[in-house]
Amino acid sequence: MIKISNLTKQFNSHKSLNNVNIEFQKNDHIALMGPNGAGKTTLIRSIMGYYHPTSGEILINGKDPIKNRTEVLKIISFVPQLPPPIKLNLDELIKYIERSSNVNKELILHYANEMKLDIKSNLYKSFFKLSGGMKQKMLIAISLARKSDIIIYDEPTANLDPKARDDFYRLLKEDKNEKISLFVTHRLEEVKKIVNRQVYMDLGEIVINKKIKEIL
Ligand SMILES: Nc1ncnc2c1ncn2[C@@H]1O[C@H](COP(=O)(O)OP(=O)(O)OP(=O)(O)O)[C@@H](O)[C@H]1O
Repeated sequence: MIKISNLTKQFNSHKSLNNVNIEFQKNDHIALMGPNGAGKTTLIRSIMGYYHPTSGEILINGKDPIKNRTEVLKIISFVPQLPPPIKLNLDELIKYIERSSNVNKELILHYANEMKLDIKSNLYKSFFKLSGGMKQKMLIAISLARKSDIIIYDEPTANLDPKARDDFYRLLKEDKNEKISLFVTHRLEEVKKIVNRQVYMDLGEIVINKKIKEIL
């Protein structure tokens, strides 16, 4: 469970988050929306313990994400909008994830295959030399294979072609692992088959927080 209480995050004099109160429970699949600068990224970074709150509290399964960062990050999978510049090749990356997160390598290969990412031909290529879409597919495959309690996707389909987008949404729909999934998106239409809740932010505040119709 994610419990956010009276969370304010201020950068200099600007409040990026202004007294945010919200809870997410298992089986909440949320479209996190709002205009540029609304505070969405600040909120997800705070959840992952990247930022110290100016005031207020965040608890992830009862744990503070700053004091218990390693523990909290073990149960969160995050796919950013811009993939990080990882120098490892795919073989090294998969082995690293296998060791550090106890993820089954076969499961990563399975999801990569489902995302139509040809791992075999790219096994010894550095992650950062893959195309934008290939990087995204790799990170998605890892995020699904980790079977985390919480998955956070920040505009994950920005670099994906339409077929890959369909594959991504199909895999999420088929994934029966109980979890919280949070999608930062500007297009509700695109995620409406996989979300059951909409949260809309503006000027650092939550202005809409509602259940939407059951997942189709
Ligand atoms: N590290 C930072 N230092 C200073 N200001 C920041 C920092 N991170 C975010 N902000 C400010 O906080 C506000 C919210 O930014 P944030 O990135 O959370 O918005 P967002 O909703 O994710 O926007 P977008 O849709 O453009 O990604 C903006 O005014 C931004 O300039």
